[in-house]
Amino acid sequence: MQILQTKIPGLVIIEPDVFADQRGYFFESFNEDKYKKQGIISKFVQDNVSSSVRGVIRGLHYQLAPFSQAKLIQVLKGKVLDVAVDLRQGSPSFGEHISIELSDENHRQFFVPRGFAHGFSVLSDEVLFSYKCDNLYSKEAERGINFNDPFLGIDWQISPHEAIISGKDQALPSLQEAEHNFIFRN
Ligand SMILES: Cc1cn([C@H]2C[C@H](O)[C@@H](COP(=O)(O)OP(=O)(O)O[C@H]3O[C@H](C)C(=O)[C@H](O)[C@H]3O)O2)c(=O)[nH]c1=O
Repeated sequence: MQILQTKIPGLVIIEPDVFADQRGYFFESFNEDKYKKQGIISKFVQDNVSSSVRGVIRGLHYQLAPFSQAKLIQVLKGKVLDVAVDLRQGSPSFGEHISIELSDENHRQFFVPRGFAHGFSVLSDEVLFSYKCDNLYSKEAERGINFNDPFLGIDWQISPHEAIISGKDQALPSLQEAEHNFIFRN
């Protein structure tokens, strides 16, 4: 497996070893020992799966500390633009984001540590999206930032007017208005 660093420390791209043959392909989508050796030290406690159609944008979501979640993200079918925004107080890259294409062709995974808002846009007819979390869902601690916040300047590769967004996400505040309390630790 290959680990690719991004310009935001902690946000890493994982390229698993894919074994292809005439039947199709196989790869380990998680291996605690190998991921720990690469510095991905999270005790995942919840797996999530969502299915979305082309044009959907889900996010930007996060949970307030101490319920914040690190996520190991992958696409089982289809293609997304996956986005993580740094909300860690004191982080030199606070408010900055990384966007990455995840698909069932590149098999890439995205590790997003605690303290980031997360979302994705769907760039294929449909997508099967799967991710591991290292903290359980907490509805009370759930928060979000508006995907279209001009301060963030995210290009979702989908026109905001054509995007398919939940009513909840459409009503999310801007980064400036949002509540977040992530303590940044080196
Ligand atoms: C996240 C979550 C949701 N739910 C329930 C709550 C709602 O009744 C229903 C749909 O939830 P929501 O519309 O928030 O689903 P997404 O828009 O896919 O939310 C996710 O979107 C972005 C991409 C994320 O990174 C988060 O993990 C997560 O917030 O599932 C649960 O029961 N457990 C959960 O862990």
